[in-house]
Amino acid sequence: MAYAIASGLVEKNFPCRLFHFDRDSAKYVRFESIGSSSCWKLEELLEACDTVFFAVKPQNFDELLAQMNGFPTGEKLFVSIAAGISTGYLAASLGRGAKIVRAMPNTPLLVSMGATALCANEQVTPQELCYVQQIFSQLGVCEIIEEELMNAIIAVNGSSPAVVYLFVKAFVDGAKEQGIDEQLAFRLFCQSVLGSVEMLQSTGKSPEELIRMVTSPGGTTLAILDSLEQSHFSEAIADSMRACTRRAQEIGK
Ligand SMILES: NC(=O)C1=CN([C@@H]2O[C@H](COP(=O)(O)OP(=O)(O)OC[C@H]3O[C@@H](n4cnc5c(N)ncnc54)[C@H](O)[C@@H]3O)[C@@H](O)[C@H]2O)C=CC1
Ligand SMILES: O=C(O)[C@@H]1CCC=N1
Repeated sequence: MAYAIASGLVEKNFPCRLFHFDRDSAKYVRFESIGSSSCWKLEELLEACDTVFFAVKPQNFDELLAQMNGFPTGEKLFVSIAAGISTGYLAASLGRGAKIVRAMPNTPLLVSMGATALCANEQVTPQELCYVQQIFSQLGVCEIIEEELMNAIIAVNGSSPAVVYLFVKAFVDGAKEQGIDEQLAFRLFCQSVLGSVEMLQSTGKSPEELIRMVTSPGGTTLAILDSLEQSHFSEAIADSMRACTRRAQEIGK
């Protein structure tokens, strides 16, 4: 995710200098290839940067924060993209005055089609939050929400790309089973997803209205929708979203 954000900023010519630190130096080649400067110690990076992104897995936060070892946070802006990690948890370690933005982006950032949700603690000024929003807006859409919804939003944008890929795979597999060429089904289905999203965004019609436009009485669409609902499709999605939020709470701090 760190590389997706950094490379997206470089591609968009966002005015900034980039520095990276990772405990795995094999990761450095990629970052250096986009002009980011390698730091061999966390302190080096902290000294060089005004805005610091934390992009380690939630389970690595304790060791990361321990490495910071009371480094003065000053006026620095910290941005964490980790699922479940609260601004309160970070402030407890970084210091009460630390300016912290919590973000939930997603992998489509890599193709500048990301969707990011942000919140900030009270130390962050509206201008600073706006700056972080500008960063993520280079890479797609970016919305500001309340921190109490940050775990629940993960199902909506952070994890949902995986569900979309599963959905595509299920359709392509289903097509293959009925004798359709896999690549052809992939092309037609991806375009159907793209076109449907464009319809949602450009016509202003609700999902229900657009469903009605596709569904002829007694027709094929009714058959596919009825079959999905018999398999409790909507309920399964709602259940899966609750599971996602619960997991964020479990791994969260
Ligand atoms: N992958 C995704 O779709 C999304 C991930 N996130 C969040 O982004 C964060 C990173 O996820 P990924 O990029 O998928 O993980 P990743 O495993 O690809 O990258 C994490 C990097 O952190 C480094 N690292 C671990 N502990 C470290 C330490 N103590 N000091 C320095 N470097 C350390 C690892 O070497 C690794 O290169 C996670 O917290 C995740 O919740 C958020 C939204 C979407
Ligand atoms: O699976 C995860 O924990 C991360 C957070 C959102 C997407 N991937």
